Formats: sequence, C-alpha cells, structure tokens
Amino acid sequence: MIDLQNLKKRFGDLRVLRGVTTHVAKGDITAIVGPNGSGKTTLIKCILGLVRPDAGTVTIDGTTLDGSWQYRERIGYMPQGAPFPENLTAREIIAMLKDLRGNPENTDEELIDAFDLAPELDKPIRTLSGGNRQKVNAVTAFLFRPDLVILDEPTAGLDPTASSVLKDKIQAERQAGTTFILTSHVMSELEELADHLAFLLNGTIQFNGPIDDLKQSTGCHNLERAIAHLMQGNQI
Ligand SMILES: Nc1ncnc2c1ncn2[C@@H]1O[C@H](COP(=O)(O)OP(=O)(O)OP(=O)(O)O)[C@@H](O)[C@H]1O
Repeated sequence: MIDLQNLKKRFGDLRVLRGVTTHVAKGDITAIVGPNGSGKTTLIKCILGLVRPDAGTVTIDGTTLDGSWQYRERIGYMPQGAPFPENLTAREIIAMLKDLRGNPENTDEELIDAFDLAPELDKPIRTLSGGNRQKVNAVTAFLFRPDLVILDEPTAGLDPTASSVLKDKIQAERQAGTTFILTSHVMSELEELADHLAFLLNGTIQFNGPIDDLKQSTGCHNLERAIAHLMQGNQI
C-alpha cells in the first residue's frame, strides 16, 4: 500500500532520515519502532505530507505523492498531543471536521460510546484531562472510516480500560481491511497488535519484517528484549 524510497530529511545540521526505504502492506498493522528522537514522527509526517522530505519518494497505492492533498482524505491520523483548538468543545471540533468534509452521513462515532465520552463532549478541550483529550483524538482518527490509520503513541495517557477499548477498535478495523501504522514505546502492546515491525535507527530502517522473524533472528523470546538487542547496536 505504501512504499517509501530513499527518504531523506534534515533539520539544519541534524540528519534525521538518511535514506529510509520500506514498505507497508495493505491490511497489515505495521509498527515503527526506534529510540526517542530517531525520526518516527518525522517519517509519519512525510507520509501525511506534513513534512516535505528533502529527497526520496512516498508512493501510496501506486501514486507518488507530489504535494497534492487529496489522498489525505483516506488517512486517519492520531498525532501525539493533538493540537485541538483549546476553547472549542469536542462536539464542536467533531462538527467542524464533518463540516470540512461536506457532512458525510456514514461517520464512525462508535468510540464515543465505547469510551463513555458523552459527558465530556460539551466541555472546552482545555478543561479535559490528558486521557480524555487522547480519547477525542482517537475518535477523530476513525471518524471518516479511513483506509489507512496512523497512530502515534495511541495509548499514551489512556487508562487500562480505554487502552483496551482502543486496541479492540484497532483489531476490529484491521479485520475489516483497514491498514495501520503505529508507533509505541510499549512493546507488549506492539506484540499484541502488530504484524510487521520497522526498526528505525541512525536515520535508516535496520529491520523490516514480521515480529516473529525479529525474535527468531535475535534469539530473544520477547519483543522488548529483541528491540533492546537492536538498540544496543547489535546486528541481526
Ligand atoms: N520541525 C523540526 N525542527 C527541528 N528539529 C526537528 C523538527 N521536528 C523534529 N525535529 C528533530 O528531529 C528528531 C526526530 O524527531 P521525531 O519527533 O521524528 O522523533 P521520534 O522518533 O518520533 O521521537 P519520540 O520517540 O521521542 O517521539 C529530533 O531530534 C527532533 O528534535
């Protein structure tokens, strides 16, 4: 579904992406893993068109992105710390997003009930707890039934019940054919959810494949240890 070819991005002297080449298969859940500051969010933003790469290409379903924005209608995005307008309520934000899309009828709002979020909908965003903001963030990512959902640390700040609700939603949508890219520092969560893993270090993808292959080739029984093995600079 997504092909990244030799993607490069620098911020000043900092070469964050130094030639990232990888593939995300349709219908899979692909985890992007790497140390803090390794460029996971930058990579995601290149796919979203929010960061313009210095070199390389992003191709989605055979179409190479060229600065046009139309393809983004097919992507749901849950950023880290969503920059919602602070004085609007969640209900107003959802209405505004629908308005921008021409008020489609077939929206997916089931997470509102699943999270028991109704009592929070009419409060200004600035007054919501971090976890409840994150729930609103998740609702908006799934709202327009996207083919591809990109989740940047989706369960950060969620309590165990909300985290389970979100993971159930991800698995249900995956069963229905949605493709996912997600980042998380919680390895048990990735082990539970992801099929494939792309490991980003020093600006390049150092491993890309099924999680079981990674465990096998590192000789580690769980993902956390396998990733720690890679982060320590060990080759596989
Ligand atoms: N707009 C920007 N201007 C300057 N530097 C930036 C910008 N965006 C990101 N960076 C830098 O690029 C590097 C990669 O950042 P990025 O947010 O992509 O990392 P990450 O892997 O998502 O990190 P984390 O795991 O901590 O969320 C960091 O050193 C960051 O400070």
